[in-house]
Amino acid sequence: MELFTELADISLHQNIAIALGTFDGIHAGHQQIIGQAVQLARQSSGTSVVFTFRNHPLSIIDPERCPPFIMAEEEKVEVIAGMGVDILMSIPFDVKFLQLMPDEFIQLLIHYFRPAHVVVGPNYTFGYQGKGNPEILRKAGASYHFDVQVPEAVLVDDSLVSSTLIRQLIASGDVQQAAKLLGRPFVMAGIVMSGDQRGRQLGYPTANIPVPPGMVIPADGVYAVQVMTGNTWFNGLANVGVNPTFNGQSRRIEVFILNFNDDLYNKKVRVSFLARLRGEVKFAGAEALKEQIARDITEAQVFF
Ligand SMILES: Cc1cc2nc3c(=O)[nH]c(=O)nc-3n(C[C@H](O)[C@H](O)[C@H](O)COP(=O)(O)O)c2cc1C
Ligand SMILES: Nc1ncnc2c1ncn2[C@@H]1O[C@H](COP(=O)(O)OP(=O)(O)O)[C@@H](O)[C@H]1O
Repeated sequence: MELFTELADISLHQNIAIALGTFDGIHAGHQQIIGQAVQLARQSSGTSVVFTFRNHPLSIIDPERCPPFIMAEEEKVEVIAGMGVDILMSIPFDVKFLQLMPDEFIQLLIHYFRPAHVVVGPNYTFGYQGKGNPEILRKAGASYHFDVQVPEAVLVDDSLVSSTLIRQLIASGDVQQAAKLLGRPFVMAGIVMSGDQRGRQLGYPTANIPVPPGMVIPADGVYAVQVMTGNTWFNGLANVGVNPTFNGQSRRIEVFILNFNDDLYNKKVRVSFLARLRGEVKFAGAEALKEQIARDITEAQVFF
């Protein structure tokens, strides 16, 4: 997959099928839209393109209402590449975009991409104040010779799959349901930093990753997780919270990896959240916490 981080003219590619959207999380609905663009391009020996923004448009339009991200940019690029997309154009949404009228946005699409197919979700909006919609795109397509496909919204367990619902599920700790809507578990990645060096004394060393700013964070508590270091996935348990047993103040994300004993400081780890086991508790002391962690490990086994 070719990645562009600023607008580039690729209009000379043949039979471009382009998926448009913010695509935070690349959930089951987004997968259908992007998958359709990939399929349309393959059918015509053409080029599949995903055109998206690195920052949420609301971060410019109305920062107060800007939601936290479900997925970091690096993860997003990897997942989109894994779907067989030929070109990803992931560019900053800036004031210039904010001011584009719907027909100006369409002109931009034609100038840079000259698409044969455009695929968008049913609630896709574009242009100044989100005044553009799939119907307006369709009308433009009739004049400029591209067809517009709008796959139906995806339902999981009778709920409409949306980035908003997924953010709520993660923030409330229901990472299991979030994974169903995402089509894969929710992932957080980070570089391991040092903590209070207490974990090793408890018999449960925990690799700590910084709380990433602007990202959705699972509710405080203990989770069954999988942890990737190097190219290998390990089973483990994560604790999200402030370590009340030791009167901690700052929120941290820490993982104890099962059957593992290696130095992870300054290394990148990815934590994939499978299920929430319990909330974070203030124990009377280290012994009570250790006994509970032993029970957590037993309980987590059903999710591995
Ligand atoms: C599976 C697991 C469950 C945990 N549950 C709690 C908890 O309920 N309450 C709490 O105060 N700390 C909990 N912790 C966090 C420990 O307090 C923390 O790992 C320990 O203080 C080590 O911190 P350090 O990495 O800074 O050395 C848990 C840790 C793990 C691995
Ligand atoms: N099974 C394991 N799970 C997590 N970290 C481990 C494990 N084995 C060794 N480590 C190492 O130990 C460190 C955590 O030990 P800990 O005493 O909790 O220190 P800190 O407070 O600095 O996190 C990790 O950052 C990692 O480098």
